[in-house]
Amino acid sequence: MPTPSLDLAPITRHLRAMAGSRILIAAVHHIPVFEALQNGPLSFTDLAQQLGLKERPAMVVFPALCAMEMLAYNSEGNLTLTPLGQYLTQNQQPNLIGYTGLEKNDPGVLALTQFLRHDGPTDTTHGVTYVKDGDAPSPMDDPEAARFLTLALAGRAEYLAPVVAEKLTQSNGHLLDVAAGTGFYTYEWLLANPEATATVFDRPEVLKVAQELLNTFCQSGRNNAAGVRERVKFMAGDMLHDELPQTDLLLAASLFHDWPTETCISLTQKFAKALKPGGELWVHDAFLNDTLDGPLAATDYSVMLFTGTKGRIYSRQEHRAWFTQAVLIPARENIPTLLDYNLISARKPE
Ligand SMILES: C[S@@+](CC[C@H](N)C(=O)[O-])C[C@H]1O[C@@H](n2cnc3c(N)ncnc32)[C@H](O)[C@@H]1O
Repeated sequence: MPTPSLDLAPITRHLRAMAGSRILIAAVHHIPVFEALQNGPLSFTDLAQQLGLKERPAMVVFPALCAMEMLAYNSEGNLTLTPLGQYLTQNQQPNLIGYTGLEKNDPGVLALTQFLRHDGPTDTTHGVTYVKDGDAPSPMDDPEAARFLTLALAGRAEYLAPVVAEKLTQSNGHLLDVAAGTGFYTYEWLLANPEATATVFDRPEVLKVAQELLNTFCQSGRNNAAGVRERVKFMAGDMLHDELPQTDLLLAASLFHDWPTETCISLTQKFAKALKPGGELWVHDAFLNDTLDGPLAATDYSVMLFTGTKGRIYSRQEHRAWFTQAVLIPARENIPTLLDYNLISARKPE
């Protein structure tokens, strides 16, 4: 596919806006954030505690309401209502509590409220989408579900892949694409780097789909596409428990946002171990502002991930803290791609 000139971000922003609406309604009517702040600012921790929210849901709700300009951090670093947010409290007359209440029993709002209270679903018997965690059942190991979920991401990956390939380091070395899904980022990068080789790592059922997509990619008739096949190795495994092969570049695309913080820390350590000296870890994702107050595209996305996975959107600063803990040297650069995604990286010392 040629490098796209149109950014499809409006489509994903409108798609995810639904999640933003739901979190606003939940914060007015079920997890009473506005009420809790009507008598004055509170620290992040005190507000979360008062509302009975664990860290992950709090890190989803508060940045979202800041991005909507209904909450803000004051000069002491505490969360406070903005003039707009005041109109969602009884202190302010008239207010929009009644009007927003027309939607308070929407099934999506009620389900999100339950998730916020329990930090995720109460029933995990069928596993969590995009996640294979230990011995728990995973849809990524069910042939039908794995195919459906992998193909759901195919259009996005295929569209973004030429931009990511162009902005990643160009090299004759090896790329390890962990939790690669369709593998499109790898195929496109190999096309741009004719001497390089790559490993596409994921669950076995996902790799069956990735192999079919590679066949189509190689038959596309694009210059040198047919030769990409010989330079790709598929490796089925569990990134949390299996050893990863040594590599020059490691790509973690839309990966960390599926996992809780502790898993992100241990995965980063594992990725650092897989890198050769001088090797680079690349993360392709959407990021929260380091000030944890937006942007709206990322906070809406974070609500969606919160309901569908074990993760949320993290800030660049959070990623860079994991990199440093794993003795990697974070690059300061942020490289935007498309669809509100960006690339950040870190290097293993020589
Ligand atoms: C959100 S998708 C991202 C796919 C791809 N990187 C992309 O950006 O399109 C997450 C991927 O992680 C994979 N995954 C989840 N748990 C895994 C595990 N324990 N080991 C290996 N892969 C895993 C899933 O199968 C899925 O393909």
